[in-house]
Amino acid sequence: MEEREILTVRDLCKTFTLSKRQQKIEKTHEKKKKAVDHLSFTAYEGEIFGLLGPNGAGKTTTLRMLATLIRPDSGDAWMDGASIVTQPELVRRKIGFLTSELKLEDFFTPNQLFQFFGELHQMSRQQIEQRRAELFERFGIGAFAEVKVANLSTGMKQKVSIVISILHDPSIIIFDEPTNGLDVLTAKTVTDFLLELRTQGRTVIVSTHIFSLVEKLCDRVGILINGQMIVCEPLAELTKEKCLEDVFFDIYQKAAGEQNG
Ligand SMILES: Nc1ncnc2c1ncn2[C@@H]1O[C@H](COP(=O)(O)OP(=O)(O)OP(=O)(O)O)[C@@H](O)[C@H]1O
Repeated sequence: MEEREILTVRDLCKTFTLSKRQQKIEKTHEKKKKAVDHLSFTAYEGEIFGLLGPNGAGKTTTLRMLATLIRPDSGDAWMDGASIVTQPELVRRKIGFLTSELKLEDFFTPNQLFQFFGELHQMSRQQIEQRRAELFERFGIGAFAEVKVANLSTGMKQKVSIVISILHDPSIIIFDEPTNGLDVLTAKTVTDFLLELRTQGRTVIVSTHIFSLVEKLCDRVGILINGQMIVCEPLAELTKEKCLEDVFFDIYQKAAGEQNG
């Protein structure tokens, strides 16, 4: 079967100006940091694509640009044909963006939040009801639907934020560090769900620094170091001779050697 390109990233760049405090944290005197440096890659419909890289490699910055939360300095990316630069609103209708740092308003209940975001996506009352029933059942939220977020466990909060970010049934789901800070049970619910999305033909883009997560989930993997895509290949091909961890460190050492001159 012919693979269909659903995400095309071309020459994305983002440079940040570092504050004095950030310069100290990053142990540098440079005032500018190239977080993403001419990044290009392609993801195909129905696959789970993993952006793998060490801390500070530029994963979050990349995903935030793809989710239209920050603008690239140059370059562009197309989500199912929609440009993140010139058609950000259309992009937002096609994607669900998730991060483990998502904050929900403590004062509201899952029911209220679901209703609010459903209306924001201009869904009809019936569509909202149907989707709520389906997703609350799938994630075991039903019994907590009327409990204020402030009184929910961390795992339950994470499940509620997942449900809210996919309530409009997006074709592309972008997930920054999907299992960070989750207990093992919630982490399993999340990874099982991502695999289920793939069987429904959705495309999932995840960022992580956890090798086992990539091995478990991803069809294709892009290795990001210092804002540059060093390798981007199907996981099966990349790990034909060595496990992912060994492959990664070989690539990392070679890249670090080249960057140090
Ligand atoms: N708003 C910002 N202002 C200044 N520098 C930033 C900003 N956001 C990110 N950076 C810097 O850009 C670089 C890439 O950060 P980014 O968060 O994208 O990396 P990451 O691969 O997601 O790593 P981590 O897993 O640590 O979040 C880092 O050096 C970071 O300090």
